[in-house]
Amino acid sequence: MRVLVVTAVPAERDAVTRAFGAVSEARVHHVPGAGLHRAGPFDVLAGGAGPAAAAASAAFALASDGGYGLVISAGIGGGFAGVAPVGSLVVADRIGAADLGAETATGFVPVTELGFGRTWHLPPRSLVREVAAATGALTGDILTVSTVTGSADRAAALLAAHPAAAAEAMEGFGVAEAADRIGVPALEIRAVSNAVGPRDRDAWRIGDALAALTEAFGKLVPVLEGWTHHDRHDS
Ligand SMILES: O=C(O)c1cccc(C(=O)CC[C@H]2O[C@@H](n3cnc4c(=O)[nH]cnc43)[C@H](O)[C@@H]2O)c1
Repeated sequence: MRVLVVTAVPAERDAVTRAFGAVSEARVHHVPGAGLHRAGPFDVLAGGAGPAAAAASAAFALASDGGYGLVISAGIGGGFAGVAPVGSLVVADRIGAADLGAETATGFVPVTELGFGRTWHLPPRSLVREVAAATGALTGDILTVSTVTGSADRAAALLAAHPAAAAEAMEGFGVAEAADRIGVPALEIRAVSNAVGPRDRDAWRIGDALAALTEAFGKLVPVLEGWTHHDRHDS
């Protein structure tokens, strides 16, 4: 099974491909708007930051190659305190658009309550379980946000609205939207580089998180090879 992996930036893409050694130019396949770096069963794409860039990049790659059996949104992310510490790995039980909705006099209302759109994508449960077991990742909701949380108040508001949130990042929901349109399942895997809360960029442990991502992808191949057709319909 070939797997499309979508990261935000090249450093995250290279952390994934590093699990399989360096990628030579001959292993880069160009599709409109991006280069796919081929490593093991993965085609890895740095699609840009934020849900719109991620959705556009994933959609182009998926439309260029009908052979993908799975799409993974991967990279670093923020972890909610007490749930996902810096250095941990999170696999999404659910991939959610945390701020897709309307602000009203009584608070935030998700688009689904306004009568349109969707706010969650559900990765196949069996695969989430197996990936978590193989990599030592914890599982929980991963929120997609367009603005990195920078205050304790905003972190608390997100947790109040989404009590099962483990982590936040900026691309997962966009990747999952593209995957859903073409009927391919999606996963999200985040290595936690920082705590969700008051902004302290100097405290971000990006190197450690990228190393955790490399280690995790090195462990994924047997899991994906063993993922059966039956399991693929277990969502
Ligand atoms: O500066 C670097 O060397 C560097 C290396 C790798 C990645 C980065 C990024 O800044 C990646 C941006 C990407 O990270 C996600 N992210 C990380 N922490 C958070 C967070 O607390 N809240 C939301 N998103 C987060 C996000 O997906 C960004 O697109 C830099």
